[in-house]
Amino acid sequence: MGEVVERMKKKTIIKPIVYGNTTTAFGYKRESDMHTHQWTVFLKPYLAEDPTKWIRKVQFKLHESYANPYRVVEKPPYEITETGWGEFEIQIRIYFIDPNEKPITAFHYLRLFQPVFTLPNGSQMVSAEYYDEIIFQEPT
Ligand SMILES: O=C(Nc1ccc(C(=O)N2CC(c3nccs3)C2)s1)[C@@H]1CCCN1
Repeated sequence: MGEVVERMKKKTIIKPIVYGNTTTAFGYKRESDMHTHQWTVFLKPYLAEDPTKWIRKVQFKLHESYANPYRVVEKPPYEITETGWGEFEIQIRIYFIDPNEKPITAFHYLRLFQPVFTLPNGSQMVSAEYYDEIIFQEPT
């Protein structure tokens, strides 16, 4: 008698996310450390939902020249604000509440100089953000 294979039905759950950075230039080179910008790198759900229901923590890996380059954020907003002078790749690692779901990593190249947006009050800012979707296959 051939074995009966119990095929698990799967439900697909899609979680839209946005990640990227905003930045503002000091307008001068800081004497103490030559930094020229303040920037914030972030990860957020695209939809208005409570991310703590499925995100356990988010780790941002900065360039090795930063103190404690591995920055962990346990509660929203999942963001890190720092200062610097240049652009480099930041790894954004998302850890899930579900212990069966392995963490995933998004890569974001910090943008300080482009694209420039002029706000209604005339001030300018640079913002670079990307939309993505995390797909979960949940057994029903
Ligand atoms: O810029 C770039 N790499 C960068 C790595 C780190 C940067 C930075 O901004 N900072 C280090 C941090 C510190 N200052 C003092 C102590 S740690 C402020 S920039 C590359 C080079 C060509 C194109 N992009």
